[in-house]
Amino acid sequence: MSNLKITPLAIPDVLVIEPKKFGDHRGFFSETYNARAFADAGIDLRFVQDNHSYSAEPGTLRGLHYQGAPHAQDKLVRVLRGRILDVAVDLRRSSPTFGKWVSAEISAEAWNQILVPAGFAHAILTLEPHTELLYKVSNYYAPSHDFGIRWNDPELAIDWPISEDKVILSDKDAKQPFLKDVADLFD
Ligand SMILES: Cc1cn([C@H]2C[C@H](O)[C@@H](COP(=O)(O)OP(=O)(O)O[C@H]3O[C@H](C)C(=O)[C@H](O)[C@H]3O)O2)c(=O)[nH]c1=O
Repeated sequence: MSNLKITPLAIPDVLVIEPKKFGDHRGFFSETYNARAFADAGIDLRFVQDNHSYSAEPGTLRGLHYQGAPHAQDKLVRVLRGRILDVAVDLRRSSPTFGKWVSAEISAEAWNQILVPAGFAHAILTLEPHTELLYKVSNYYAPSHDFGIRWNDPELAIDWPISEDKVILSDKDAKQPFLKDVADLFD
């Protein structure tokens, strides 16, 4: 009996994972990652780096980011505190869903995680103050291959629940290219 509940999204390579939480009078315990349990569930990945980000204000948007081959990263994202809308965009040229996106709400309360495979661009929008992410990646940070696409690219038409005048972006993310300007980069 697996302690993992796995739900594929509309692009089925993107998965929402809910590890079991063992509650008692003291609080709770949960195995938030177990390589064998994940492999038994078909998620056989080797993660090499943990990342942790903190965003003070709701409406903070980080992304759309991806690392180009051969440094592409699978990402296993969970929220230690707060709530996010997590968005993944299929950048696999050969995929029938190239340029399509899926999203899921990931939160400490829901105790869920999202697996965004290599080949996808990834972004998060915080929905509460003081939101903290902890996520595993399957390839090391490679600044020379750290690329992005504009969060509000009209070709992607991501249904963000925030307006351009309210979103909080890094200078880098405010100037990311549009998909049409980088599409030939993808294999
Ligand atoms: C990603 C990364 C960044 N950095 C350094 C580079 C910058 O000096 C600083 C902040 O980086 P950045 O503004 O890219 O951080 P985020 O905007 O949170 O980007 C992340 O957020 C979205 C949601 C993602 O999917 C990626 O994991 C990642 O791109 O950390 C590192 O030293 N190592 C790393 O692995």
